[in-house]
Amino acid sequence: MQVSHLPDGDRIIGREDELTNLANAIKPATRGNTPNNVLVYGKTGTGKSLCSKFITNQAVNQAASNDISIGVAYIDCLQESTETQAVQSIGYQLNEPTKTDVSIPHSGLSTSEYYRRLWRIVDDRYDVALIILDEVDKIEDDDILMQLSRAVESGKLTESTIGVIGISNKVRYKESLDERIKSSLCEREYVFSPYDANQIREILHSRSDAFHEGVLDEAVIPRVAALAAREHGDARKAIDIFRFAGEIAEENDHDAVAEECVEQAHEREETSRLAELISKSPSHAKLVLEAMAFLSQQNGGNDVPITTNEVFDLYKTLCDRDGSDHLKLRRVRDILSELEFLSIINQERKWAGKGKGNYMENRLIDDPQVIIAACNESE
Ligand SMILES: Nc1ncnc2c1ncn2[C@@H]1O[C@H](COP(=O)(O)OP(=O)(O)OP(=O)(O)O)[C@@H](O)[C@H]1O
Repeated sequence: MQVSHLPDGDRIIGREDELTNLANAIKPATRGNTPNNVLVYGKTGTGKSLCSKFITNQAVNQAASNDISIGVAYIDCLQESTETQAVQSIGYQLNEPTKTDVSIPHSGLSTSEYYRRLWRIVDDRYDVALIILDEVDKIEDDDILMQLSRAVESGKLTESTIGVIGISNKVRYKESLDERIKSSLCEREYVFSPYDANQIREILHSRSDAFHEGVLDEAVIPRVAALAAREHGDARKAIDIFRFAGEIAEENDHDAVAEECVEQAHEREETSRLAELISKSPSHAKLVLEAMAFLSQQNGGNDVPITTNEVFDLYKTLCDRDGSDHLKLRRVRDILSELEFLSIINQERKWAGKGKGNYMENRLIDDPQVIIAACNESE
């Protein structure tokens, strides 16, 4: 039931074409040849990471039967967003110091030295290295994409070869890339579409053996699937709600997981998703958000718009409460537009009338109580 669990191929639902395409793109690697570099797009929870990890694992096994050695490194570019962190992590994952006699310290080397060691490790240990760069749009410096996708061409690797699978939620990511990187990184591109409610239902059914037999009310899976498919077909969201429903039933000593548990589970999933998003936000962003949530509550709901000045006033009070200096209004405006970017609030620019200019109306998207809980949970 954990989102990080990698199911077997026969438990990957509704992604037959995507799996075939990915397998074909990296097939040359299983014979020791250079695979195609691939860019995979799609909304969150559509199975991009799952399929990429599954196919690379499969390639490792197929290659082994051809006496070809493939090494796989998986980088979450949200966590390892600088070029140095990413190269260090790739080198670390592919290395086996007793065999290569190369060490990859956590820090302390220049980026170029990390690269030098990485090339040595790949040349020494593997015929092919496959690098998965998840959330590739979060990488701060595109240079790594150039280095990896042209390692053979530029003579950095002499014995081995390399393939890159870039994964992104941003459909327009490619447009932001330098032409040269674009042409080497995007040899193949695949778009993963959202799941429909039936596919989500199947995904949940295939994991229902995590529950004891007979404890799941038959309305549970359809209800979870409907909730997850409502925004967009996000399997991660569905699996989380499903797991939380089980946890809630257990916490309340229920013998079975009933449909009511799903509603609570949905709320818990939203809180945990927001908590994760909010926990990654700087402390002043949390205070701005908390101010928005209090004001929404005061107004009796999210429908009543909140002006930036109202947010700013309450934000300053919350800063006093926490004994911290407040930021200037300009920064609070920036924070509000970042929160809009993260789909936590909506913003609408309004015309105040002649001589008064524009002002911004802000509205919270999620339940204010959920936001306040998330802000407090992540403190
Ligand atoms: N077709 C599927 N069959 C079974 N489980 C799936 C399927 N697609 C996704 N899942 C499960 O849903 C969760 C999210 O999938 P995954 O991480 O691959 O999504 P993603 O598209 O990479 O999302 P993100 O962009 O947010 O990382 C994982 O637990 C994964 O195992």
